[in-house]
Amino acid sequence: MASNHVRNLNRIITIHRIFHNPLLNARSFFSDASLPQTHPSHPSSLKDNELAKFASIADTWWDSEGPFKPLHVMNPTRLTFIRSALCRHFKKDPYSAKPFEGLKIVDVGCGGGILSEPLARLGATVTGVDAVEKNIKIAQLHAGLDPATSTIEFCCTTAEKLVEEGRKFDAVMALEVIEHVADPAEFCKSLAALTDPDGATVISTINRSMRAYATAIVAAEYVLRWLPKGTHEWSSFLTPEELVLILQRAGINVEEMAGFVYNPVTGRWSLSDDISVNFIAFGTKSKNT
Ligand SMILES: C[S@@+](CC[C@H](N)C(=O)[O-])C[C@H]1O[C@@H](n2cnc3c(N)ncnc32)[C@H](O)[C@@H]1O
Ligand SMILES: [Mg+2]
Repeated sequence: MASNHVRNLNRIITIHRIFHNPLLNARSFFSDASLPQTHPSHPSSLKDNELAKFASIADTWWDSEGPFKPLHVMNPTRLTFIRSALCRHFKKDPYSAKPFEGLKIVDVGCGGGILSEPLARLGATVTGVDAVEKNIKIAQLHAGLDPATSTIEFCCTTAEKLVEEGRKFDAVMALEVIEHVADPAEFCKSLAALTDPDGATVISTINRSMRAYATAIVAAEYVLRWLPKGTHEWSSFLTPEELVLILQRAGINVEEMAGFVYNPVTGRWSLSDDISVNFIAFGTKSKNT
């Protein structure tokens, strides 16, 4: 575990070296053409065609065999990473029943609340936001079934609107969302603005690698049919290096990163050093922002 942490930190340090190497112009490495363009006059994170995809399958959020099965199956692994990273950062006991007690967490792009609910069960005061109204209705309905989750504040809104409202959180989560937004760099700025100066930001997404094309798109959408065809566009994925850089520019330093790998024999996901397909990053606010 500790050696994994050191390896992950070494990888981050390598990434930082790449971007701070004067021989490598970060702009050419991370070319503007590789990311959706910014709209400075109206920096909305919304991408209508992406929202339409989620709206069309909103009633299947809690069908554990439906299109969101991969998120349900991945959830315990994501929570293992989040639990250990947040407990370390906020000096909480990871072995207590409610380690997140006292923490205010926002789950941006919460969908039906697959992540919001366990965060609340771990003791956090959770706000879940999503741009799709139907998702929020499903999330409210489902969370309302259990007193431990019925206190979650669900709201149909965006990260940028929460920023306008002056909201701040100890931890900001955006899992499997950044590949669906209009402008990842602007989105990260909003996530950073929502993060308390002593807080943490956690983002998971899919790497823009050939392996991800083969597994997350061809296998998951066309062969195994886990996800509806067209769920993901390869060109919207970010590499870990790009994510680290846009977070850095937004004032968040990535301190830890891990991959999620799928074992087809057991049907389970686990944490790994392999960030070539699915990966998660934990960052904290830069002290000079
Ligand atoms: C793949 S789902 C992830 C759901 C949840 N975060 C999870 O991992 O279990 C992506 C979600 O992001 C939402 N979404 C997409 N763009 C958004 C935006 N700009 N602002 C807020 N939510 C957005 C979609 O409606 C969808 O519910
Ligand atoms: Mg996705």
